[in-house]
Amino acid sequence: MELIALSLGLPAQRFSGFFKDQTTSLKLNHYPPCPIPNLALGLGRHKDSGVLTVLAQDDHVGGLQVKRKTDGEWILVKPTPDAYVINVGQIIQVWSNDRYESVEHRVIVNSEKERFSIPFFFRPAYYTMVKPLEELIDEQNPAKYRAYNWGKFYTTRKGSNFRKLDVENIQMEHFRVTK
Ligand SMILES: O=C(O)CCC(=O)C(=O)O
Ligand SMILES: [Fe+2]
Repeated sequence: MELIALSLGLPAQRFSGFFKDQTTSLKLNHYPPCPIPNLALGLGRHKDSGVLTVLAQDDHVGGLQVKRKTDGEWILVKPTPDAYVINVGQIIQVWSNDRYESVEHRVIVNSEKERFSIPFFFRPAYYTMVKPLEELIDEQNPAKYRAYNWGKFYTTRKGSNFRKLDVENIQMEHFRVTK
């Protein structure tokens, strides 16, 4: 988080105040083998809604895919042994007023092998009002998002996240300021 703050021209400790009563959690994912993998998904398309995700992928069985922005193709994130995948969450996108972008991802299943993954979701306190940082907005760069309450967003989002939906579930895009 300190490096992200510095990369935005902010003091290294700029984000620390948001994590006093953090709602951070660790999840253990298990994807059993699926006989007809092209008819199922392990995890539906989504963006991580928190601040930062540190993901330990299964070293042997791939499955995580990210959506490439240029053509919408789903690209496999090949497992690198002993390495973590760091995922920018939607809150960083809002704080940075879109200088950082959160990537859409999903997990496909394997017909023979089970797969495990362990994501660590770094998240702020429930009462945090998420909005673009004041230092990053001015007349030339107006705020692209309205403020939203993290706790309320998170509980609403939990009800729709990870379903195999054809339409987008609730996203912070719904708080985007439209001209
Ligand atoms: O299993 C994976 O590799 C990714 C899991 C994931 O995206 C999530 O739990 O939010
Ligand atoms: Fe995710």
